[in-house]
Amino acid sequence: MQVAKVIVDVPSRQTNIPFSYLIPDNLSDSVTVGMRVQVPFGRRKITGFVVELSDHSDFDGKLKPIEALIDLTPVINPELMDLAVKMSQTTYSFLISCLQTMLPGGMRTSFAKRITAKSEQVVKENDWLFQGKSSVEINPSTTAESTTKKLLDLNKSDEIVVDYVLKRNSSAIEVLGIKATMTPEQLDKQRGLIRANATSQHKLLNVLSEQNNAKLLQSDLVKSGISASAIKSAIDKGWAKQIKIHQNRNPFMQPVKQTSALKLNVAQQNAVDKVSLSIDERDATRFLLEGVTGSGKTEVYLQSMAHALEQGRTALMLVPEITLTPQIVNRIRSRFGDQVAMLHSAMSNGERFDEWQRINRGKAKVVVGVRSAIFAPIKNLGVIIVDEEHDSSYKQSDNPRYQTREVAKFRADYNHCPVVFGSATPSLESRARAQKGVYQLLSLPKRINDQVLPKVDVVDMRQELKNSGSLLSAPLQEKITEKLSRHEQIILMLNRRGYASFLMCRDCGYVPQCPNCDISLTVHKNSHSLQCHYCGHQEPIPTECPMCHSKRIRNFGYGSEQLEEQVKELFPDARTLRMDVDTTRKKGSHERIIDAFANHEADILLGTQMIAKGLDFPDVTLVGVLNSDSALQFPDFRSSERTFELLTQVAGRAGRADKVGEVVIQTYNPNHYAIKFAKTQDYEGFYQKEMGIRRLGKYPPFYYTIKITGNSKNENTVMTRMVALTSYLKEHLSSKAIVLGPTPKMITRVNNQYYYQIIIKYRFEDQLQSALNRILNDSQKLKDVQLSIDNEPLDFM
Ligand SMILES: Nc1ncnc2c1ncn2[C@@H]1O[C@H](COP(=O)(O)OP(=O)(O)OP(=O)(O)O)[C@@H](O)[C@H]1O
Ligand SMILES: [Zn+2]
Ligand SMILES: [Zn+2]
Repeated sequence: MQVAKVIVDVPSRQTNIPFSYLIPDNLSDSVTVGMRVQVPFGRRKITGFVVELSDHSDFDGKLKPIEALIDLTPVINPELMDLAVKMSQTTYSFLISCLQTMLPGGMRTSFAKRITAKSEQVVKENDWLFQGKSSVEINPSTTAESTTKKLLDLNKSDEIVVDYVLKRNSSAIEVLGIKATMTPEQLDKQRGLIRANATSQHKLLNVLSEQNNAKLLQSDLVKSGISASAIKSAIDKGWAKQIKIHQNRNPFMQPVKQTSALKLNVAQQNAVDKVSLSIDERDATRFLLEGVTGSGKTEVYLQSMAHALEQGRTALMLVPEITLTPQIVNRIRSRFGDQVAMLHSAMSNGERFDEWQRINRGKAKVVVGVRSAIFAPIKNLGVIIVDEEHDSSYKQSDNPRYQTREVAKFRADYNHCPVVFGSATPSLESRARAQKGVYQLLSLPKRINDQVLPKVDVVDMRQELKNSGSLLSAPLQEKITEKLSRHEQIILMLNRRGYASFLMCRDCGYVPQCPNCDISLTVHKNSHSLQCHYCGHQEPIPTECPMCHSKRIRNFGYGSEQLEEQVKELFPDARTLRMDVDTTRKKGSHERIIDAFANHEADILLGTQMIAKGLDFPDVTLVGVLNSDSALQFPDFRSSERTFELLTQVAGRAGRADKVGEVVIQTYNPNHYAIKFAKTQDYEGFYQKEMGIRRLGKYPPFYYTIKITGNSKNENTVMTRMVALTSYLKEHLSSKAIVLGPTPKMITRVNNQYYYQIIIKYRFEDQLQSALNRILNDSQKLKDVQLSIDNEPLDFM
């Protein structure tokens, strides 16, 4: 008897264990661990992952057989299978969620496969399948076993290529185009029928007759100076017809120039040598590369990765969400060319899927991507790089709540390769490990060519406010004027964390609230509405106050849009570019803004956090931060760290090449230590001070932490339950563990659900994991309160 143990796609506690299914005889040597199958479950048919093969089952009843094989080769390799199991334990999430997380988006839902024959011969020999065509689509859940068997054989003997077909919307990019419907002669006759000065139409006629059989991209035509209305009239007049063109997806916007390795300075060389040695010796060493902004960390990554490739191994590099991808990715591609695969949040499902397949087939030697790229099925890793390792996007906020840095360590151990965590402002957790010798510290203390760090001025806005009331303080305005006169560039950043523009009545102080949540509504100018960012509630912007009927109900707070308006008023001759969520919604707009600024199409780039990190513009000599402390008042033990980190990173954008940079930080808290250390860009000083505070408060990295969140429609239910959980935990954990709560969450009610939390701080608790698992099991049975557990949460809010 051949049995497959399957984790079915039903996320629940009861189904978080493998179920046994019989493998039909003719598939017996084809089913492998890591393939997806379709199985009967109750009265339904569902999918699942094969996690184990066995020759017997502990199940007494009659086993049901697997109904269909979804994959012909495993989609989860043995390394990722081990990782999924480990991850589900450490993040308290279901194994099925972990397995699903590892696959690229589109693949979770689509099953259709495209089978392409590798030669004419194969087509001829397998007429039952191809029927004369070179490529056919099949649906595995309705494919007979015998067919699957034949396909498996063809695949094994390398006669076919199997692709997954994604749903229409994500599969290929479809763009508008036209194709001539008249012959060149007929088109020539049309010339006489149009006005001589209709240049666009004449041009189009030329193109149509010259490229009579071609599919012409509408966007190309427009670029060559043919108007959209000319294209429309061509269709109306019957010269051409509208068609849809499938474009090959290309995740890289532009071709890049090849670059070669730079000559390293001493500190860089030392870092590359240490990492290379560790690659050669197959040590899973963890390095912390602490290098000030502009010290050339990226070059260290590139040469370490190059070393891994020279040794016949591969490299994986992670970068934070969208913010710094385009520039860095281009630097990597210009070094490694087509060997690079990219997994990026701005790519469509289809694009990410294509790249995933390339990686899975071993076609890519270097993978660059954001958080989820840590699950890329790349084999034989020689080095893993985690750039800007302090970045909060490395922690996933939904289930499974994994920390990418920890997953990276797992993969490093599995592959016997080093990990390099790099940052100008390392997380306290990583820096403390380096201090203890758990990580090996590599430092780049100076900027390239000994360029000085920018000079930082702190402007006390409490004084400024009395003077003018403008967003831009007098000293900042002066500096902007000076830099503009010298044709140098300027970056202005607005810290959006905890900052949104809301409506307030100037007479009675009324602020419109969400009816479903305990939060004020945010003003969205574009759609003329008030919106709740938690539940999506929308309503029109009122013209008078519903409480006191005053007409003086106005915007409070400001966004980058208002900032841009003010800048334009103050500096009417300056050209500005704005980068924030509103201007980067369209695909590729992020790159376009960055390119435009790099090409000096603007003098001032202004925007939110997006512009703070990783960008490298040589001519920027002034950075201004408008509201540096808006994150400081957050009731979050990491708010000082976040503020220091953001200010240091954004300051680091100034003066990176041969010109000295200047920075102006506007603040209402000029005496706060996070601001003071940011002024001198003194990471080590900040680290010492902050560690003292964390030690006193028993916070990470001195303590590990767990956050348990419960929610229910009924506030009493969740409160009572959380009180009971607190006592349970206190009983089952050692007296050294600290159990805090339950407390209502900062925003207690969201979408009419009430949220309460418990925080556990601990150092060594061997009963913790089992206690938490018991809590989860019980709650699934009781069904009154929804529980979730966050291991090492980013905040306690
Ligand atoms: N050895 C070198 N010789 C000459 N130029 C170099 C060298 N190393 C790096 N550079 C250049 O110095 C600039 C800054 O380097 P890079 O962007 O890698 O710094 P970084 O430490 O990653 O910065 P940040 O953390 O601020 O993003 C880049 O333009 C890079 O091309
Ligand atoms: Zn009012
Ligand atoms: Zn709401």
